[in-house]
Amino acid sequence: MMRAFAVADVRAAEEAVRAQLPEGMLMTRAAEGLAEVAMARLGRHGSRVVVLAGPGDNGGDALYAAAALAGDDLNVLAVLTGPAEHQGGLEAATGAGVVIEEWRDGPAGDAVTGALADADLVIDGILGIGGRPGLPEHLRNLPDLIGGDAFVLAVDLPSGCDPAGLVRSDSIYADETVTFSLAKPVHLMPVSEPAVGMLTVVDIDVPDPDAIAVQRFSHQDVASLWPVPGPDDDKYSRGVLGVVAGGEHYTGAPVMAVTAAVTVGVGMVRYVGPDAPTHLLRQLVPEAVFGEGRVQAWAIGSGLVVDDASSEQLRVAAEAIASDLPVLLDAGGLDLIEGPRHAPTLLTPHAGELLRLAKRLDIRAQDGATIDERLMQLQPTVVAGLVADRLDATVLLKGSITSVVSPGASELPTYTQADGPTWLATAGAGDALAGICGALLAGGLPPQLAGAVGALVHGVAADQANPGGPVRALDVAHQAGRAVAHLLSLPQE
Ligand SMILES: NC(=O)C1=CN([C@@H]2O[C@H](COP(=O)(O)OP(=O)(O)OC[C@H]3O[C@@H](n4cnc5c(N)ncnc54)[C@H](O)[C@@H]3O)[C@@H](O)[C@H]2O)[C@@H](O)CC1
Repeated sequence: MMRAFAVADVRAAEEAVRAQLPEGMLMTRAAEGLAEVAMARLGRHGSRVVVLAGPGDNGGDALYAAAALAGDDLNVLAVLTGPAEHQGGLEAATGAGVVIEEWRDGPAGDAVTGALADADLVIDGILGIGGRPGLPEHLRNLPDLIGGDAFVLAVDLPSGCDPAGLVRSDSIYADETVTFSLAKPVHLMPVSEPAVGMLTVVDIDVPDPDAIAVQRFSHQDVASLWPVPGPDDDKYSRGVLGVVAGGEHYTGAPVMAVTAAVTVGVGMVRYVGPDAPTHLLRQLVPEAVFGEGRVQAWAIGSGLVVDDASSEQLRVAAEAIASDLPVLLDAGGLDLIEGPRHAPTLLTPHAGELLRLAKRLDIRAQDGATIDERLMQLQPTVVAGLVADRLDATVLLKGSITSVVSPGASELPTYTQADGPTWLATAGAGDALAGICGALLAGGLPPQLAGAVGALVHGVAADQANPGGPVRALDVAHQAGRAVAHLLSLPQE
């Protein structure tokens, strides 16, 4: 399990430790850890190091690390990028023989562009957790100046990224990011994680704050969360999932959803839908039963087009939404919710569906702005949070990194899972995910865990279905049960 903590909580935790230590000790620890990682990455392969140092403590870390690297006979150039810099760090670097250049505004000088183009290692210490999203104006073209062979090592976070991981922005793209004791949201959130590269946490003895901002389950975590049947269980006690999905037109979506629910071990599936998908399901998933009956949870909406849905589907869906049972709403099912349900609710939109839902319900940003394509593109998890708050529901926003956002009042962390291959962006994959998450709701998991664990299993199943290559959604659905078996068999940490 990985955990990330809000920037304010990190600052408070660091401050408490710093108050107990001699002046500068925490930064010394950070810089030593950074220099050690830098040496390991350079190995024998190069000696030209460029250290980019900004105005804050992040730049201080980088300058002290520059001093340590220069002391190891490397050819180190430090570039000062801000209006000022950490004085102790600058003195240490100068004293150790680091060559200093300035790039405080305007275009970079030749010495800087040449060094960046030829560097073996670039250490990005421009902005840390005090950084606002986006690169400072004069550094906008910096990513283009770094030579293709350079290993880019970011200090704490790639400069330009939003430390809170909420706002998509231009930034450095790192091969590796070294952070200190505590991961921050930037390291795990969908808009910023791709810039982080490999994440290395150097321990500087700062204890975890109480509140977790972002959490990610590892494969080993699944065994402690999965609803494994006991000797007294039967198909009813294990959980029956009602599925309202598909129609005469979209006959495949219920096949994917019901297959996935059955393979991951739901007690039973009851399917409600018109003739064509029902006939298909009778052939392809003989374990399913048909028509209404008692269930423990509902999965509604995969392949369902409200205008074409049967009157039985619409009636059953409306009754389910009005009930106090857990309900998952996917795709067309998202068109059926009007307000909070006061029962466990998991919404599983992709970005386009989330935008449609936010617009239909006239959900506004905190400053009153309407939610449009641009806001959705720049701040997807913020929009998910607004929808979660309005509907008192958990929102699972699909993507290569899937985020599961609960209403703010719940104080639950945001879960982000990045377990699947990019091949998983294929028709029907979301239907399989709805089946897996629905099965977990029926098995008694709360929506945030059903969403996060479901996304994890879905990703692992996709990977295993055709390692390294393309996958079809039905294979993901078929593989999901074997993925669960694999995950349950992993040794516990
Ligand atoms: N607090 C601690 O005890 C420790 C902090 N450490 C380092 O300190 C960092 C935090 O230091 P700071 O709080 O000084 O923050 P930063 O190092 O991120 O610096 C913030 C400075 O950059 C300016 N700035 C922010 N965004 C900008 C933008 N987009 N364009 C131009 N200028 C911008 C701010 O006005 C401020 O002067 C951490 O990320 C970490 O690397 C480490 O030394 C470990 C110990």
